Amino acid sequence: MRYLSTRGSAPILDFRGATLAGLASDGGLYVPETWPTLTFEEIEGLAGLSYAQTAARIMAPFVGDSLSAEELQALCDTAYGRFSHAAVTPLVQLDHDQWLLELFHGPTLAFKDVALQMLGLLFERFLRGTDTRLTIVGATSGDTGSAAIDAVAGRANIDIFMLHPAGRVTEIQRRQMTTVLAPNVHNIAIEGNFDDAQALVKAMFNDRAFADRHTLSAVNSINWARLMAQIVYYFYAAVRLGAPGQRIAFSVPTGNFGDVFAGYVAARMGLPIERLIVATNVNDILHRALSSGDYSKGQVQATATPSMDIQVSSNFERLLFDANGRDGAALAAQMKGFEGTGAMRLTNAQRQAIAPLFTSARVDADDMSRAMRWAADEAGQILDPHSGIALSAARKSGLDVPVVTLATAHPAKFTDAVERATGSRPALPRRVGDLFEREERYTTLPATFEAVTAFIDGHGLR
Ligand SMILES: Cc1ncc(COP(=O)(O)O)c(C=O)c1O
Ligand SMILES: N[C@@H](CCOP(=O)(O)O)C(=O)O
Repeated sequence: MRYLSTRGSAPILDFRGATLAGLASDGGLYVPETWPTLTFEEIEGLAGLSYAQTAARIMAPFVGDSLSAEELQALCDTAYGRFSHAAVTPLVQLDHDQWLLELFHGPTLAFKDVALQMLGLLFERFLRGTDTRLTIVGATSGDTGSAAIDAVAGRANIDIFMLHPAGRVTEIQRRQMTTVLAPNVHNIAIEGNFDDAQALVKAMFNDRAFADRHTLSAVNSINWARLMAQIVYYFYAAVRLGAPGQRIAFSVPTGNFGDVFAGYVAARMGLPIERLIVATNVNDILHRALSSGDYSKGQVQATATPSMDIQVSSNFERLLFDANGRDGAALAAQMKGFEGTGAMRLTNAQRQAIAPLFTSARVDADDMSRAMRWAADEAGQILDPHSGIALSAARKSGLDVPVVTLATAHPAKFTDAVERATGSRPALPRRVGDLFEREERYTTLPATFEAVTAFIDGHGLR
């Protein structure tokens, strides 16, 4: 499989190259040259496979000849062997048509583990036998950071610099990152919001001298390998609910559009998805874009769902690329316009291509709390607030097929918000251990390119 940039002018790479590169050198995002498809019978054939077997089956066409089938299966066995539930991503029934897909049984209790456990192993495999030392730069609102750090801490040939917005992640999320004292882990609290952190990461990739000096790579969902691993659970869940003979809808709490884009890819691969519901909080740029074509930034509002407090949604670019006939030059111009003004309108062609599969909903704090209370009272399920946003959208969707809400984080990562909404305070699972007793290490920096790159220059090159 070959990978090309959404902006059309970066080198075409194989899977190994795209994984190590992270972001394309023209500022675009790597996407597979074609979408592989599975026949009805091939999807039926996924029934009865374990999660790790399903993962190897779904990922194989994307990996191409960068790994042998045996190597890919071995990596999947190792990655998903670290999950605390035998089903890896179990399905829970809430009522007749409403289901929950629990994606938080990995080491750091959020859906990010599903992809990042795999990505850590891919980095290690692709660096083996080379003298390359990778510098990973990442931006996090809390969950990507801890999952990425868990996946690469202590690995030879990798340094990780993780930027989180100071004071805007929960204490548990912060401690999951900052108590990892491995020498290759560098946590930076930046004085800004998540969008500032993400913009700094992209600026570092776009500074060719800096990017080459450090051999930069990415763990955010700008890295194609992240999304590839997330496609798997759409197949795994849908097949358990009767696909391919049964159509299924998914409701996805959305920020950077990575998770729901993985659902889009599953649909392109032949999974009969009735609808993808893009659920946003009051930071609703994606809801406005999908419902009226208006993709324009507002002021970020801090909410009980900090992982969705975002205005610039990286992976939306991948969808826009597909939706405009994969015209990289036209998309590059459209994105440059957005980067200059903070606003753009989707073209009619883009809106028409997107409309049949996607729907969206903006969910406010009251509706989120109501959905969380309904899940607690009627189905005995305590949800984290992000999952509450998606459940609210799912229950209002009016669809007459099974609707699967993606439960993206363990409720214990957001204890205060869960207690406010439901009155119950979820306990921290034993597997996170003595998080509150451990020493923390991080550096606070202004949200400027100069401050962050000087820090990395001072710590990264060995
Ligand atoms: C708990 C949680 N839910 C939902 C999201 C949004 O997912 P995405 O950025 O892939 O849209 C995130 C962050 O990415 C998250 O951490
Ligand atoms: N909500 C995310 C933000 C980064 O998203 P990513 O999926 O692009 O890594 C987080 O938890 O950090």
